[in-house]
Order: sequence, then structure tokens, then C-alpha cells
Amino acid sequence: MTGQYKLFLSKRLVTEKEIFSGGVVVNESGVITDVLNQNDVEKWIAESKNKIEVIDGGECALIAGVVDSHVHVNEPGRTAWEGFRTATSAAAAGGITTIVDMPLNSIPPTTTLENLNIKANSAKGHVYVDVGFWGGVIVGNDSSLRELINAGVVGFKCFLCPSGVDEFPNVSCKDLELAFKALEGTGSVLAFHAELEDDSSDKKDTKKQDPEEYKTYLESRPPKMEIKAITLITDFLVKTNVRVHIVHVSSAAVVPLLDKARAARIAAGHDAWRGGVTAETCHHYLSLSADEIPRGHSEYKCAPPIRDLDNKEKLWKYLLDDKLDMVVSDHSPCTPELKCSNNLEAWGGISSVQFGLSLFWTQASARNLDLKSITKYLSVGPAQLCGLQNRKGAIKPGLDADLVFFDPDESFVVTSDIIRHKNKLTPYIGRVLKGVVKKTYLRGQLIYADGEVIEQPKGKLLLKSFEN
Ligand SMILES: NC(=O)NC(NC(N)=O)C(=O)[O-]
Ligand SMILES: [Zn+2]
Ligand SMILES: [Zn+2]
Repeated sequence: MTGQYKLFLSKRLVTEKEIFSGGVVVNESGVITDVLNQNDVEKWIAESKNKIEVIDGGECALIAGVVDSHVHVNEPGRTAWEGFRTATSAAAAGGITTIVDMPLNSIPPTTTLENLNIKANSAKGHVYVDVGFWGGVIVGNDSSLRELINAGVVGFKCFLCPSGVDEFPNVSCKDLELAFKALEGTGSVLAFHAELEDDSSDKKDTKKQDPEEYKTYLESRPPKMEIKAITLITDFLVKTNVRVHIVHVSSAAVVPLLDKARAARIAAGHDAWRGGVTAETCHHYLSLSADEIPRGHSEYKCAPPIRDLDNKEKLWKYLLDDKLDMVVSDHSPCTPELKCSNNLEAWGGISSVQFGLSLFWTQASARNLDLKSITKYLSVGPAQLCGLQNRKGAIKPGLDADLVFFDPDESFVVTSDIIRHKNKLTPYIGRVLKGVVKKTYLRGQLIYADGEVIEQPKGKLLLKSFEN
């Protein structure tokens, strides 16, 4: 075999199962060929007939690149909110090697093959990390779903309540029936924004309350809205074999309902991962709580909302009990003027893609979790959701060498000059986070080093007609 091999060394190499001193061998195509323990490293070097470049991270942990399966890039159409260059350079700086773009907020939305191609063409040549794409299910586009699958979308997102943008209308039960029918047998996944309007009489009239207080917004979207949505979805689950995923679970109260639905599907012999019923939560729900949100600061506003401390602790418990499958950013930025002090009127969405890994590690390390938790919840889980498990998400032979040298013991302060998102507004300004990304590699190639993103974007679009 000719060609340049790379050998990445670390005293703390993190696989799905172990942390040990060893090395990762990467071939000239950027694929991992071997994962070696310390004894085998010496042997491999001695016996290798290949030219080898050794990249020694020393005490820095070597982890799999993070897969963030929930990112709104907004280009084209709302490029002032976020674009491919800025979002993917923030991702690279944050140890993320794959993002998956959500189908809404860009214009047009990713709801037809033509629209997907428009989006992919605006991304092409401008991505520093690999980018996958979600399609959207909206009113009346069921006939477009199969061709979007054939083009390579990872799955579909739909809304059960207004999405915040007119061009992405929420679906009714009738639309869902058509969508499930179109997706049956494809292996694709339908992801739900699971909030359903609650019209019960005991709902607080938030119009009479101070709109700058976060509590006012929080009370306008009670856990009941999430429960109602999950109840509707689980009613569908008995009628379909399609994989279902719940995005951004906020209320811990829905987790037992999902668990029950999953158990029923598994008992019925459903052989998809997790019985085809999966759920994610987000860094903001695991890092923040409603009581710490200052008045008039809508950079904390997202839907569903950040809830109280007790809810946050329950989400952590469910995550560690394997009742939630992954943690993602739901990076959904906008221009500063849309983040006004009125929490009822401001845009709902939190910007954070660059900080997900360190946000998670700040919390996880304080809870005595080890580095394998990062791989499990931030890489393996999202990769599996998106059908990328044979390419992305872990350090093992056959997968892309998407690797990060990460110092888990060092801390940093979030300041606006280090933020690479297009708009710098984020709830995390001034916070001290634990865990610093030193270097990020995509398919074995350096894409970020010590504060600098390497020019010449090397990312691929994970679509059939755009790869290579
Ligand atoms: N239109 C949006 O970007 N919505 C997003 N906004 C949030 N989560 O606040 C989402 O994922 O629902
Ligand atoms: Zn959503
Ligand atoms: Zn989102």
C-alpha cells in the first residue's frame, strides 16, 4: 500500500466503550483503518510499510467529532440570520464535524427536491464541516417526500404548532396520515416539533402579564402542550411502522410517555434502532433553568421553553437512564432586532452551535460522567438518528476520521470575539465553560487549530448528487 497514512496518538483515546492510551490509524482517504492500544502502536510503526505522519496529542483527549443533528442555517433567504460559512466555521471551532441542517427558516424551505437543490447549491463550496439535510413535511407536500429521500435527506421534520415562519405551515392529522403513508417502508424518520396548542380553561392569560418577564413566556407554553403533542403522536405509532423522533424535548413529563410507546413497539417486534421511537434534548435544557433568566433577555427564548431547575434535573436523570437518546444544539439564530426585550414577540431560537460540546462537558463532568458520555450522546446518538452510523460518530475502523483533540481540564470564558456564528447574541456570554477544543480534523484533515479555522472549506454535502 502506498500513500500517506496518519497516526493520531493520545494518552486519552475515547471510543464508545473505553478510554485508553493509544493511536488511531487513518488512510489516505481519511478513513480509520485501525484503533491501537499503546503496545500495538510501537509494533504498528515498526511493521508498517507505509509512510506515516504522526500527530501526537499527548495528554489531550482524542474524541470522535460531534454530530449536531439539529442546526438551522437559514441560507438562502434569511442569510442575515445565519449562513453556511459562519455556521460551519463555528461548528469546526466547537469540535463538531457534521451538522444536519433543519428544513426551515431558509427561503425556500427544504420541502421539495427543487428547493433542496437550491439550498445545497448555496452551501456547496462554503462548508467547513460535513453537512447533512433534513427535509420538511408541510401541508400538501407528501408527493415530494420520496424524491427527497432518494436525494439523500436524513429524514423529515414537521410542526404540530405554528413554526414561526409562514412558508413552513404546521401539519394537521390529515397531513400526517398522508406523510406516514408516503414514508412507510422507506426506513426514513419523521421528526416532530411536539407542542400542540392547549385550549383548556386553566391556561394562564399571559396577555395581562409583563411580557418582558421570562415567566410570562414560560406560562404561555406549559408542559401540557408537549404532553398533548406526544399523546397525538403515540396514537399514530400504533398505526404505522415509520420511525419517529421527537426533537428538542423540554418537559421531562413526556419522557415516560415516550418510553411506554417505545416499549410497545419493541414488544411488537419493531427492529429499528430503539424501536423507531427516539428523542433528543438540547444543551440549553440541560445547562440553564428558568429562574436564572433575567427580565427582558430574549436570547434565552426558544420553543419549547427552558423550564425550572427540577425539570432540568429530571432531564439529566432520563438522559443517564437511556430514556433520551442524544443532545443537540437546536442552533436557531436571527438578527439582533428580532431578539427584542418583549419575550412574547421576540424570535424563538437560541444560538449555541459553537459551544455545545463544552456546555455538555461542563455539566457532565460536574456530574462525574467520563468522556465516553460525549461520544455516546453527542456523536453516536445523532449519527444513528441520521442513518450515518457507518460513517460518522465514533472512533472505530471503517468510519471517517472525524477527530477532535479536546482538553477536558481547561476552561474558557464565552466572549463575543470568539463567537463565529453570524449573530453573536447567545445566553452563554460571560459564562465559564469547561473543555477546550484544540484541534478538529475532518476525514483526517485539519480544519481547526488553536483558535483558527483553516481556510479552504473541506466539508462535503451528504447528499447523493453532491458528494465529492
Ligand atoms: N423556526 C425555528 O427555528 N424554530 C426553532 N425554534 C426554537 N426551537 O425555538 C425550532 O426548532 O422549533
Ligand atoms: Zn422545533
Ligand atoms: Zn430547531
